[in-house]
Amino acid sequence: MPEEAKLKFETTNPLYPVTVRSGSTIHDKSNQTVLFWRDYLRFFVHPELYCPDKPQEFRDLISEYSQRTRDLASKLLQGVSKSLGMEKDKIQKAMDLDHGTQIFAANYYPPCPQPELAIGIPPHTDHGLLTFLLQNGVGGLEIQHKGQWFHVNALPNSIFVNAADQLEILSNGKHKSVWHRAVVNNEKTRITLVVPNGPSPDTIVTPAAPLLREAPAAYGPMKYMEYVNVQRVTRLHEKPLLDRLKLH
Ligand SMILES: O=C(O)CCC(=O)C(=O)O
Ligand SMILES: [Fe+2]
Repeated sequence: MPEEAKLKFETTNPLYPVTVRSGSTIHDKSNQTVLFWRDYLRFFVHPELYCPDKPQEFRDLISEYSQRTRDLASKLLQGVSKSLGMEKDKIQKAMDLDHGTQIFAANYYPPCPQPELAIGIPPHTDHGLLTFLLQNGVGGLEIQHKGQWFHVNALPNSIFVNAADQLEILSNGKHKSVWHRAVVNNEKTRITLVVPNGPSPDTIVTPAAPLLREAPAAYGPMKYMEYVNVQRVTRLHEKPLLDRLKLH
């Protein structure tokens, strides 16, 4: 993309439909400088397609990719619905997936001369239901399990699927949202294509009613876009927002 076209989209507000960002620094809580070693292009693809209109071939591809990945998300969520003992289209309806929020993000992590001083993406959970991730064969994604970081060895040509916050709320805690980060290396460029799939912006997400026969609600209700907004300001290095919505 030409430099002027990039500048048109440059913004720090993740709710803005199209975002282009280059690496930056922040200060964490203990006032250490942390380098973000990532350039990215990120935009909403559903319910409205905000893809830049040049090049047109890219827009056409994104439009098709968005449709196909939405179909995949629907199918997986039908399976999740059934696995939770609910009708297969229960999640589809409760989350209003026909108007679901879908984002496309292309992340570019060039080799970093001092990877121990930088991070690709700091630890976080994703805010939606399911996130899809494709990578160019170079690892870097890590997930936390019982307080320890584990490297993800994604299979070649596979789509890696992470459960996200709204799925944890909806499933009343049965599917845990994954705390993850991306680290960088000093040898190879890493590229990832990430597609978060969430409820429609105005859906008020609560634990699914049929699950409340077995256990009391573990989370309070919150409108999805409000959640995204609150997560935006609390996100970096903080305790997951989800923990703050927990009722017990
Ligand atoms: O690029 C990666 O490995 C992680 C990306 C990610 O976590 C995100 O975009 O939310
Ligand atoms: Fe993520």
